[in-house]
Amino acid sequence: MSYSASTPTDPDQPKIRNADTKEVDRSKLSKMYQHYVEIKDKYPHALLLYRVGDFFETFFQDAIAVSRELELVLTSKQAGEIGRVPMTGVPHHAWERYTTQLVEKGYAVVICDQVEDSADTDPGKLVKREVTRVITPGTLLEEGMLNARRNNYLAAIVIAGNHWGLAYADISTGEFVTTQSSQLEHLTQELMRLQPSEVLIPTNAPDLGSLLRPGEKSEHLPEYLPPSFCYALRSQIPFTSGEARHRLLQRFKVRSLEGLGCEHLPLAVRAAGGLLEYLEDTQKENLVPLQFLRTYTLTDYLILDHQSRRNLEITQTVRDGTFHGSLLWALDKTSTAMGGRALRRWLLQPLLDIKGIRARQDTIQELFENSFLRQDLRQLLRQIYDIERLTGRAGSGTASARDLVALADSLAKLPDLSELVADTCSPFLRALQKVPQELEHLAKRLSAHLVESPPIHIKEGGLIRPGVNAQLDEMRSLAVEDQQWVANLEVTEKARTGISTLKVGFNKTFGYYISISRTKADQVPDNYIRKQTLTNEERYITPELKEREARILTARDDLNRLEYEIFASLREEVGQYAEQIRTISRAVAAADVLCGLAEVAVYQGYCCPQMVEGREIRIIDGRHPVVEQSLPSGFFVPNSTGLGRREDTNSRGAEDTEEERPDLVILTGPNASGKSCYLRQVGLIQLMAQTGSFVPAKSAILGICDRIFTRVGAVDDLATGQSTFMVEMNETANILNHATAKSLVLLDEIGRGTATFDGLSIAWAVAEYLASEIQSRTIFATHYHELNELASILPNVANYQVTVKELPDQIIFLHQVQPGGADRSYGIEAGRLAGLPAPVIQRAKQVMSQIEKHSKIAIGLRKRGQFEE
Ligand SMILES: Nc1ncnc2c1ncn2[C@@H]1O[C@H](COP(=O)(O)OP(=O)(O)OP(=O)(O)O)[C@@H](O)[C@H]1O
Repeated sequence: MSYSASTPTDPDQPKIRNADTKEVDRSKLSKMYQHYVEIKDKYPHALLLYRVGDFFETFFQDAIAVSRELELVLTSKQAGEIGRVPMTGVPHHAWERYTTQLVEKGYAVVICDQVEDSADTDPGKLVKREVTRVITPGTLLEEGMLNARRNNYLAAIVIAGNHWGLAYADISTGEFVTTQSSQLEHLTQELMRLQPSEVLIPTNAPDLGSLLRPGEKSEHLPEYLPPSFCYALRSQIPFTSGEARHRLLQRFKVRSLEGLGCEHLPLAVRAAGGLLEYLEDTQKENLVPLQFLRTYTLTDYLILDHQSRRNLEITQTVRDGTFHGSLLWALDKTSTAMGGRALRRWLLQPLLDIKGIRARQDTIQELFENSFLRQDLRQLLRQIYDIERLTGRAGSGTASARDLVALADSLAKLPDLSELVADTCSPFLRALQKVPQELEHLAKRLSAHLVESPPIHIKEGGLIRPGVNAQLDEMRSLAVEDQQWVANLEVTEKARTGISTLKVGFNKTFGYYISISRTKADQVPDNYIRKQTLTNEERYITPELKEREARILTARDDLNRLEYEIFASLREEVGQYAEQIRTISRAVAAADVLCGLAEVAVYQGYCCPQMVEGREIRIIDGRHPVVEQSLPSGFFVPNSTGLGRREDTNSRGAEDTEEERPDLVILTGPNASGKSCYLRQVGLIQLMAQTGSFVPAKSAILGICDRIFTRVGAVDDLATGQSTFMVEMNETANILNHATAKSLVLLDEIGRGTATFDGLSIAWAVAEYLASEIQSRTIFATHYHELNELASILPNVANYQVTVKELPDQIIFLHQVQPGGADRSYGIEAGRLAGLPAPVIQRAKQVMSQIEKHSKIAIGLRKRGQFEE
């Protein structure tokens, strides 16, 4: 019998019998199903995968959901007096793959495994099963479920009025941090930076424990939280001050939270405590080793809101969301997964502290100049596996023997790394020298114990080298003796019986047997006992063969068990070194990032920017790091930038006129001339510089920015039902409300989505406000060439244009940014190039000349504040 994969509540589908654990008559279920239902009661919001022999099976409503989500056949199984119940199963060795798919779809999955061998269970008794893991999107550990080059964050939030606490952890790497701040929009921005896979939120919702999948609405989810994440509704108790504090003190074995930096941040403590409790609840006894909790402050880093991060295409492109074409794509020359993750974190969280930036620059400089060191380092780094995550898996008891071998191989490379950087100056490189001796010993121990390439499964033997354990060696030699006896049996029996076609075989059901073709069946000796008859052969056993078989099989089980025990204790030992391994893995990651950045700097011809405290931004021959790499070599046209008037204008240098370093640049130029590209280029150079990277320019002097804002061509936000224009206005309002004189503001075509005069008026007022009130460094790209008037009114505004060469029939894009404003736009030319019919172009030109003749804009705006009514 099989069912179609529909939900029991679907009114258009026939109701599936016994599909809801809450409704079935439990007294009529057989023992195993009663146990299943008991566990399901404890995890009503998760899908329960229950081990039955070689399968993980789901029953009742979960079977229907799993069948629907994974497109597996929904079938049914006899569950006792009650009859058949819906069932979907997956082979036990493939649980990881199927669970990954379910978790990606936003489900929590409970793994209920057999914790004793079915062979050891008394006949008629139920095999012992226990919940061994609860896997949710934020608590993944398995390699196959994670993206190697990005962190997988679990976040927890606590909100009190306009204040909030946020803790997050990547349990696969052990990172655990917390913060507290005010203004809920900052919380939203932090979440958008982290892109957590799961967010815990304390609530008094009746359905505690449920996991809201992305986009799913709930009255318990505050509106200002981005809908794109999974939210787990949790009880408020572990998030209370007392509980949370106690849990943190216990976990980190400290007397006060002073050392963790959050003693006086109650909301940060509550969020961190609630997160810890969730880990205890989901990881059961396999609690992962976490690093010491670290407290950070939002103002330690350059602030980039989500829109700006998106517009600058830091980790993915705006157009199609791909990695290819992003800044990370252009800069990522890291050799390890740890380095890849670190580079992503660095780019999303650039620094404000000049010292920190210079320390990174100095390392890049050293590696830039010393190409032998750089190449050797990269080569060694490539041989280092993801020791950060391998350690996490060892600590949580989920590492395989292959994981430990990879870890041992990587740890064994550390002394070479250490030697390589012995004469370097940079503290980032010198940190690689601090490899504790214990780790070298650990690597040796692991390699001495484990075979070179162990099998995937850890309970089926073949893991441990000979000579490691005397008992194991003895058991192995006895087993070999018996196996030899069986191997010889074919030869001796052939000789004894004279039957040349006699064979000795083995199968799972019958064990060892002697096979003889049926035509020779009358020649078998008396001690042969017939076991099975096939079309052409007869299969026999002998008492002696059975005795050997029993010995072999028991020995194999004992051997496998002993090997597993030795392996498990090695794994536990590795877990105890988690802190040391992770400290060195952070050093490896940082060195890897800097080495990769040095490599890019060399091959792309980047320069080391001079970072200064003032407001100036002076870039000579800057380039867009991504567009440059996408064009053939030499095709990108470099452009210079000067922004940020000196506070003390008297001390202006000879080469430094205000015209060259205005606060606000009005940038005009035809469509596709390169305005957006230039705008982004400036933003990216500033961002890269504050990450510590070299930048694509001939030279650069850059004052530290507190924030970078960008507003680049908005798209309709269908999810919130906002129009293009409203999205644009919201973003602009955000900029005007938060920008400071230390911010860099990049605006592209403000005021497009409304009537021309409305748009122009808004654009004018915004530019004027930025230049005269806020005085942030701003580039304002626009098609409203009327805005060029501003430069004649405000001293800190200058006009620049992206030049084109006009030929009778075409426009040649020169992509050069030069002083001066375009006196007209080229929209009609662009339309002609795009193929608008000639009469339409002709008419457009007529209309334009009429509009220009009657427009009073230029006259009206000349005197600020004296508009003609
Ligand atoms: N400095 C440059 N050197 C070489 N090519 C460039 C340069 N700047 C831009 N380009 C090329 O020109 C194309 C158009 O650039 P961009 O999108 O910045 O134009 P735009 O002026 O913003 O256009 P629109 O006003 O229509 O938005 C880019 O895709 C890029 O390939």
